Amino acid sequence: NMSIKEVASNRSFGGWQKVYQHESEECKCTMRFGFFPPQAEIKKCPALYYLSGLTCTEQNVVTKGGTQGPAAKNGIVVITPDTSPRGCNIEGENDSYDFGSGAGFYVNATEDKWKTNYRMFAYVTKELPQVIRANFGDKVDGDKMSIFGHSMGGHGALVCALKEPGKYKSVSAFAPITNPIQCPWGQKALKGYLGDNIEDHKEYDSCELVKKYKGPVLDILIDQGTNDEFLKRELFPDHFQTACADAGVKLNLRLQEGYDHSYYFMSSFMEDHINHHAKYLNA
Ligand SMILES: N[C@@H](CCC(=O)N[C@@H](CS)C(=O)NCC(=O)O)C(=O)O
Repeated sequence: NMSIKEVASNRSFGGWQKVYQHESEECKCTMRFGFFPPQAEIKKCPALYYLSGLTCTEQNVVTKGGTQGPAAKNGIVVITPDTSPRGCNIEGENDSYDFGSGAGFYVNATEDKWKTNYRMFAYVTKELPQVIRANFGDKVDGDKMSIFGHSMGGHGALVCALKEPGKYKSVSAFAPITNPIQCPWGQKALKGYLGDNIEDHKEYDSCELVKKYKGPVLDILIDQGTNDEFLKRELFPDHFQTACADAGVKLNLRLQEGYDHSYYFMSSFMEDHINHHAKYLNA
């Protein structure tokens, strides 16, 4: 079932910030996503997926990310999925901010309790692009997509690009969780969704994945605020920098003086990121 329903529509920068909902096959629940086609199009636009961080829905980036202006300027459709399945009546799904609802970590869960619904990797990389293709064939060029995200979503974006070589033309991240197997957020989520085997966790760790990446050349942009309250405990951009250098993958890691982990930080550099993707999507 590829049908979608419009639940919000607001004029913005000459386009429309929309929100749609649909019944997801992968997540077995109703999922929402934001959708911003820059103009009432005369040509198909490339698509840029934005993955949000812990506790977010599609609303956080839609209202605070500042994607619309730069997306309109570059003629790019921005697609903003939710961060997890919701309302699945799984025991404990709403107990903590960093696991379950709002915290899908962009994995395909294998643990019994979660595996039926928590399939965010498949949802983001396969189902959502199919839904977009089926509903917006006239607006979106299904062959041109890129991905970026913030924190848990930065981890998600890097993992999607590294696990699916060639699917995305470019990848970038704001304050990504780069080495989840070594940080409290990541360890809790990967253990909870995937079980105890560390080898399974490595399949969703950018530092591990970049070591064995074999695909088209990647030019990764990461922005990281130096006053980010989670920098030293959860994010470890230095680990990813070392892993990229070892693997010969090009990384532009920019440390942004005094910025924190919030949307004040992301919105400040949103235009740079969208321009980065436009370079590849509009090539
Ligand atoms: N609320 C959590 C942190 C959650 C958090 O910082 N979430 C980030 C993503 S990792 C976010 O974007 N929050 C929503 C917002 O700022 O709009 C805490 O108290 O430690």
